[in-house]
Amino acid sequence: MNKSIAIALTLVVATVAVGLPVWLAIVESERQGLEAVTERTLGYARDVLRRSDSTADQVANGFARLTASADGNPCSETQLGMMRQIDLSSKYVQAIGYLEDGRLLCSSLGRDTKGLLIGSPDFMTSGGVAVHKNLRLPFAPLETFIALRQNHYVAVIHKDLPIDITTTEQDSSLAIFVLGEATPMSSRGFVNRDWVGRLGRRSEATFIDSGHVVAVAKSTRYRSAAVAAVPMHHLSTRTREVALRLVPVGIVAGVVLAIAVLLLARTQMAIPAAIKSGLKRRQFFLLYQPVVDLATGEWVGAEALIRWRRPGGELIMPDFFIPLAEQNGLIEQLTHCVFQLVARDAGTFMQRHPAFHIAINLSAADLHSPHLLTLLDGLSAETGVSPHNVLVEITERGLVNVDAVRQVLHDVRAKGFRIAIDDFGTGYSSLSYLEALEVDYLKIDKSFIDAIATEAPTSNVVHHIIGMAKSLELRMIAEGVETQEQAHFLRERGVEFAQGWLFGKAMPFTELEQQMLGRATAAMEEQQQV
Ligand SMILES: Nc1nc2c(ncn2[C@@H]2O[C@H](COP(=O)(O)O[C@H]3[C@@H](O)[C@H](n4cnc5c(=O)[nH]c(N)nc54)O[C@@H]3COP(=O)(O)O)[C@@H](O)[C@H]2O)c(=O)[nH]1
Repeated sequence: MNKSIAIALTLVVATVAVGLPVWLAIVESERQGLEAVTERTLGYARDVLRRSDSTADQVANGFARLTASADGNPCSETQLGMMRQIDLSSKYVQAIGYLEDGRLLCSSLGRDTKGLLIGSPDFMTSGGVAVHKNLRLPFAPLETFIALRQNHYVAVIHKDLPIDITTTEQDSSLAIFVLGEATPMSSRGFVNRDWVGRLGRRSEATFIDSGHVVAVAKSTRYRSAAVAAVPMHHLSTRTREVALRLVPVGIVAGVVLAIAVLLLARTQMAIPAAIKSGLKRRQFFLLYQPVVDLATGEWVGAEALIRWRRPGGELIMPDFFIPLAEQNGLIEQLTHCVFQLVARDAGTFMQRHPAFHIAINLSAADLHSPHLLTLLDGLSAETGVSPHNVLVEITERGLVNVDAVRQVLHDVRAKGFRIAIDDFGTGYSSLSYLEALEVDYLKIDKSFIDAIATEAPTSNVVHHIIGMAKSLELRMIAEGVETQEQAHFLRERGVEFAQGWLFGKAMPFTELEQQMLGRATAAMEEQQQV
């Protein structure tokens, strides 16, 4: 990738890394702000409903007590005493009395109210209670009351009593409705008469309408509903409060993320230059992992695995730098280095052990390199090693373009070198696909070996791979064998070769040589004893 494009991309990613957490913090602040205001508005509606229900309870209870103790004279001393007691003991009822022809005959307020005209009601509830919504009393000319009348009894309550609750927002609206009535019994602030209708069959509803967060709550015992509404501008106050908490967290998270992105990008951009310098300064070296004949246990070959020792002593594994070398057009130089190292490490040994092979990993780009055949020829010419003893490993990913690769593989094999398909089963190879290519070995990927004799869904795949290899008359090398059970399973099913920690980890070539010598000596001694 072009360096300036990489820098531009990195900056874009870093900007997103800062912007995204901040944006998320703002969205979350708004969500929390709305949630808090909605919850509070619903709380107001519930408070109003609770007061309204309690008032209705006290009125009903007062009427029931007076009816039960009626003695033929509705204004007897006993009845008046009862009225005063109901008045004093109930929190919400201001007065209770007895009516005849719409006029008070007597009440808990005393004799002065005798003859007071209550008038005709505004409406009747379905429970048979007559409601006067705007009653004026001569001794409190500035106040408005509600009168509730049943049979001859009447209870008076202050009009604002059900909505007399404390709210944080001075401009919030409150109302109590009798269901079916268009106008509220009592209200304060702006109230839309359609809001109650939005309850539907629900007992509570919250929504945004006419610039307000609205909550409606319906009584479960009376045919009434309370409404509370808080103007939307309180939302921004609340959102600001939450944002003040969250946005700094978002900024810190964003900056940390951006720094991480920039550091990563710097490392990624610096690595190709470091690989080039590492190649110059000979920082790359090879370890060799033995390949074992499963039938005899003999070490018949080894796979060359590259390592990178940085100047500080840090060991870097190929999983990290090979993909970066591939992306940055450096893989051919690395492969060239591998061939040189193999020649230096193993050349003499292989001349002495003509049956021993060395496997070299190739990347997809190597297959399309015009230098590949020269490299291979150079290796055998320089070391005197027969091409037959060199195995090139190609991953399935390297075979994407079959037509382009077919000729290369043909040419490599024509020179006597052998070919293995690496990590088999992890890519997209099919039987027909493999039939079209000239290869000698299939390397069964470690993931399928791990699944042997387990409950893993892939535990059966190894059977199919073995079947496929046999039908194509390919020899098999199992990768990553770690247990005797896996080795036994593979041997029983005719897999010829294996690699893995069970037999030996990747090691310097000198160590591999010594171990082979030790094994040969031990085998000879054993034979002599027989
Ligand atoms: N193009 C090139 N690719 C290369 C080269 N050298 C290595 N590689 C590729 O890098 C990948 C990782 O390799 P490495 O970290 O060396 O790991 C190898 C073994 O150490 C590991 N292994 C082997 N046996 C076991 C085991 O029993 N258990 C276990 N946990 N790991 C084990 O497997 C890796 C060998 O893989 P493979 O090549 O598929 O046989 C890896 O993909 C290498 O191919 C290079 O020079 N060029």
